[in-house]
Amino acid sequence: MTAISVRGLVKDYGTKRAVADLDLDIEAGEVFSLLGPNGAGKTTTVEILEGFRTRDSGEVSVLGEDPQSANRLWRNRIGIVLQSSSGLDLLTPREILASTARTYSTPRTVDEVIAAVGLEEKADARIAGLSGGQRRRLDVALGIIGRPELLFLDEPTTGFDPQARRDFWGLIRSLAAEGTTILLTTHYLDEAEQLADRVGVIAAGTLLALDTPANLGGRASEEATVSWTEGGRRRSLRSATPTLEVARLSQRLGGEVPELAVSRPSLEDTYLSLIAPHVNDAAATTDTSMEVMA
Ligand SMILES: Nc1ncnc2c1ncn2[C@@H]1O[C@H](COP(=O)(O)OP(=O)(O)OP(=O)(O)O)[C@@H](O)[C@H]1O
Repeated sequence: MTAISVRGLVKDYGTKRAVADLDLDIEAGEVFSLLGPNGAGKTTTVEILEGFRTRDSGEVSVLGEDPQSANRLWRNRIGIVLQSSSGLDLLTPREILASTARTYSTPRTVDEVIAAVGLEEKADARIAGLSGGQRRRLDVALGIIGRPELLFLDEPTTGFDPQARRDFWGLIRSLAAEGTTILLTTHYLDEAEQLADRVGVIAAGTLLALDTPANLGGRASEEATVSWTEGGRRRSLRSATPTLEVARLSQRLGGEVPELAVSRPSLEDTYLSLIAPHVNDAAATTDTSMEVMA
């Protein structure tokens, strides 16, 4: 079943085309990561899918409905974690989660969600006293309290310390295992690699590549780099048949190859080469007109 279907999506801000004829399908139960440089059109696309922004043309279906005209029942089925947290400083996480839970028909319990995001120690503290990373955890908690079928996560781990990011990845994996469809926007390539079934790379409003993290941009079939230490010096070679090279080396060096490493281009390497032709364009064509609410 398709959770999200986009055909020929176009969005302009004044003369600036933010999304240019985008096609995208995301299957139910899939974790899909949208990657792209600043200004690529990710947030605009996601906000259109969330029903927060209108489009200029194209067809969009999210959980079987057009988000532009969807009702409250539809909104109940989606969860959203926005880029910045709201200003509810005088409340506590438990209070805001409890009142948000009441707006959904089958919410998770407040305690379950607080534990899932690791906010137990701050559950009854004023939100004003939370650190940036703790606020972000609260944002995530608010996004999942309604037990959404589809969860939008816009740069969810910004400000998280490394342990909190690992914990968060565990949480996303358990939501995915329960069948939640997840659309994740992130600038952390390792996060996309860890979590996503498929990634889409977008630049200047256009989808440049779409594949599994392992295969993106032909990564899996690229030459590998074999490196080792010999005669006190680090050496390396590139090969399409690295196993063969390692066997040859092992024979030549009489067994163990000192400090042997075999590596292929990382997802980040592939991503950077995909977007390279577009990064300067985006900055050069940025329109100065602001659209406050569209
Ligand atoms: N409200 C707006 N009014 C005018 N232009 C806008 C508005 N929102 C976005 N844009 C422009 O549209 C383009 C796409 O922006 P968008 O926020 O969708 O990109 P993004 O990929 O989410 O970027 P980032 O990674 O920085 O969050 C950019 O050139 C941006 O300047």
